[in-house]
Amino acid sequence: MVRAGQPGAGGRGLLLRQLGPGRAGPRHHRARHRRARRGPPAGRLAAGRLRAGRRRPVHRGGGRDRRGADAGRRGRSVPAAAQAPLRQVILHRPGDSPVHRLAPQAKIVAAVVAVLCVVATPREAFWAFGFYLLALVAVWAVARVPPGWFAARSVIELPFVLLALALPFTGAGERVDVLGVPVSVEGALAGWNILAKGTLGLLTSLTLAATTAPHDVLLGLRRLRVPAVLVTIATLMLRYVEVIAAEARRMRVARVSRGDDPRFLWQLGATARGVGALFIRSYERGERVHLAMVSRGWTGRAPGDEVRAPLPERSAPALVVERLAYAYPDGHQALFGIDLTVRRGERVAVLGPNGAGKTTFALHLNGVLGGGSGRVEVAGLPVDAANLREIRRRVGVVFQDPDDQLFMPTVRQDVAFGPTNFGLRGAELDRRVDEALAAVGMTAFADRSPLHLSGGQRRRVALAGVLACDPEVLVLDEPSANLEPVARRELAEVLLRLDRTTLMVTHDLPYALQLCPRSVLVDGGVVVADRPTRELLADAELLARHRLELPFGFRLD
Ligand SMILES: Nc1ncnc2c1ncn2[C@@H]1O[C@H](COP(=O)(O)OP(=O)(O)OP(=O)(O)O)[C@@H](O)[C@H]1O
Repeated sequence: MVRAGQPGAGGRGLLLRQLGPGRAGPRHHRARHRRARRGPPAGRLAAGRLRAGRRRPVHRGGGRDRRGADAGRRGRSVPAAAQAPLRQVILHRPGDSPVHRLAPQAKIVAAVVAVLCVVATPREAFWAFGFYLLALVAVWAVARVPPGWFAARSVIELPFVLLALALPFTGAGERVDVLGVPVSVEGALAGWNILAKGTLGLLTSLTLAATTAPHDVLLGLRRLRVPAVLVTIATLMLRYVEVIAAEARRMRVARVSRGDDPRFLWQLGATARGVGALFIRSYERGERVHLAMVSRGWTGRAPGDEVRAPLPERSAPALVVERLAYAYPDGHQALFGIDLTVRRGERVAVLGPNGAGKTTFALHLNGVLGGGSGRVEVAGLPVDAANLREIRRRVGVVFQDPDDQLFMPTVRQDVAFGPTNFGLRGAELDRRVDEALAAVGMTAFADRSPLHLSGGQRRRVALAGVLACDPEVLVLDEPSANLEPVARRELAEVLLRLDRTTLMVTHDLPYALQLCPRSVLVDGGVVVADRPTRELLADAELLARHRLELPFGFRLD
């Protein structure tokens, strides 16, 4: 069912293959040797010596000295592009001016009114266009955004400028001589109309974008009561743009730190391959975001139009998995027959080496992956197409990377996403969201953008988004990954307070011991051991056979 979106190695391998050979071509090596023969520039040597002498490097010319210091350390040159600060956003220019502080809905209304005025102005009212431009320049001055910033971004208008410049010569009607060239009066006016109105419209939009963060624009639209479906579409588009921009930034860093410099013509091939890889990666990330949405009940249809699932027997175990086997669409078989029964209220750790099939298994528990063989039942209810909505309400999956899960403009809206899909509205929805945020200690962040939170806070919000669906079974994929020790401990406290059946996929063996009395060891797509966690972790031979090991200095008492 799902191909590239799976958090697997397929896409990553492809990316490495695509980037690898391109940047290490013979011409690239020749250029490097030429540079090596010439010797490093003075700035580089100076910085290298200063570093060796343990003195602060003197910054002559910004990035050059830093670049030299790095080159000295690694023994090869790094292009300046690697050192350039990475711009977080292309259109937004954060600031604290009165314009930035204005309510986003007020700015949206002002921008729309301004554009309408520009469009409605007769083309011969030259003074009016001059007035609009002066007004915009005044706003830029108050917002402290230099006109050059807008000029640089106005290049997208180039095709329209060319059209406007061509019209006086191609237009029909009366012609007048200008420096001996016959010019159409109607064409010149039409060109002016396009140029003046297009430029002012673009500058107005850029002014809004420059002074309003993208998520505030969405917030403004909601406050203006723009239909929810339009805001949702805008939100998804924004999320996708962010996905592409973030992937582009990561890939740029990865490329330039390995010697690529997009300014040089001979790197064009590598850059082009990078753009291709960028789209593949963005597609994969976009699909993971989609999987995370699906696992929180998103179907694209209004809730409540499905047949309700039959209530299961209360005595049925929380999870029954029998002979579960699964091959990805590219033919790679990840699961070869998983058997597992989990009782209600149990906390079970799923351990195993990289590529063992843990995530693939976890994604079967609420039907995000399916179509293989075997049986999965949740509280007596088979995981199949007829029960999917109910299964997803009962089994909440917290994804390995919180960025796959968080995409709404505010924390509160993101946490409300799942329960809304399951049909909750009004006071009941608010109560669920408040309780979930309180459970993970994120109440104070409810109105913040999830994208402005730290990694640990995002992980908590991702957990809250699943808790708000009130699932009976919680599936956590690597909950402690990338968490600092305190955040890791705090998350453990949150999880221990939750009274739910929990399956925790993890490489963090001490965390498994702390949180889960029982552990299953998965390798090669099957369960190879199922024991009390302490007993399993004490079996050093078993752990070694399956590439697991306790952290240095950790002892089981
Ligand atoms: N989308 C995909 N397409 C093809 N194969 C995939 C895909 N996703 C994962 N795989 C492969 O399936 C196998 C199991 O992957 P899975 O992500 O389930 O392992 P894991 O135990 O969770 O690994 P890790 O501990 O590294 O996260 C791996 O060999 C992986 O390369």
